[in-house]
Amino acid sequence: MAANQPVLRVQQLAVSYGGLTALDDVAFALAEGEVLGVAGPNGAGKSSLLKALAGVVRPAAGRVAFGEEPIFDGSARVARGPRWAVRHGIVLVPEGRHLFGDLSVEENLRFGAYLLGAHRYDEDLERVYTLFPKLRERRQQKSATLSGGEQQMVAIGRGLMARPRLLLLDEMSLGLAPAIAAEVSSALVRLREQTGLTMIVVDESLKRLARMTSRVLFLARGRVHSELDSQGMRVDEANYLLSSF
Ligand SMILES: Nc1ncnc2c1ncn2[C@@H]1O[C@H](COP(=O)(O)OP(=O)(O)OP(=O)(O)O)[C@@H](O)[C@H]1O
Repeated sequence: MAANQPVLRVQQLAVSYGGLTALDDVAFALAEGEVLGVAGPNGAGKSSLLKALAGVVRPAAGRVAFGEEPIFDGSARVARGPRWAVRHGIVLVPEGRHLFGDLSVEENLRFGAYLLGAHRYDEDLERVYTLFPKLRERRQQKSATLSGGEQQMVAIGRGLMARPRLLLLDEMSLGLAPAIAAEVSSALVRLREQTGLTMIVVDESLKRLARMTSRVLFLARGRVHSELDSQGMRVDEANYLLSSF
C-alpha cells in the first residue's frame, strides 16, 4: 500500500434494518496509524458503523475499502463477511464484551487467535499481559468472576490476539467506574504509542476520546454531522454540540 493511501476508505455508506435507516451517506477515510473516535447520541448509528466495517452487518449501499481490498461495494455486489474481515486484520471488540464466562482468561484470549489457524500464541499472549498486567495475575480465573474492567481488558486482549491491522472498539467503557474506564483508555494510548495500530473507538465520554484519538467523527441520526480534531477540541463545547443533536 502506498504511504499516502488511506488504510480505510468509506464512501456513501448506508445501513438499514428492514425499513429503518441506521446509517446514510457516511463517508470518511482513515490513515495508517490513525485513531479515530466516533461520538453521537443513542441510536446515532455508531455500532452499525463498526459492524458494517467488520462484515457483521451487510450495508444497504455504498463502498468500503480496506487498503486495496473492497469490504463492501454495493454496485459491484461485493460483501465480505466477518471471517474475511478477521483474516484480513479487521477486528471488532463488540459492545457487551461477549466473553465465555465459564472459560478462563487465557482460554478466552486464545479464542481470539482461533480464526487465524495454527500459530504460536505465546508471544501474543505475552504482549496482552504486558499491556494488561492484571490479566497475567488472573490468567487461570474464570472470566465470569472478573470485575467489569478486567472483563473489558480480556475483550480487548482477545481482539489483539487476532493480530489486528484495524481494531474497532465499541463502547468499551460501558458500565465501568470512571477510574477503571480511564485505566482501560490509558492502556489504549500506550498501545497506540507502542504499536501504531490503527483504531476506531466508540466511547460515550468525549474527554476519553480526546485523549485516545486524533480526531472525532460526530454521528447524528445516521449521518456524519461534523468532525473535530482531538487536540484542539474543547470538550465542553463538543459536549454542547452533542447535546444539540
Ligand atoms: N439488529 C437491528 N435490528 C433493527 N434495528 C436495529 C438493529 N440494530 C440497530 N438498530 C437500530 O439502528 C439504529 C442505530 O443503532 P446503533 O446501535 O448503530 O446506534 P448507536 O449509535 O450504536 O447507539 P447506542 O449508543 O445506543 O449503542 C437505532 O435506531 C437502532 O434501534
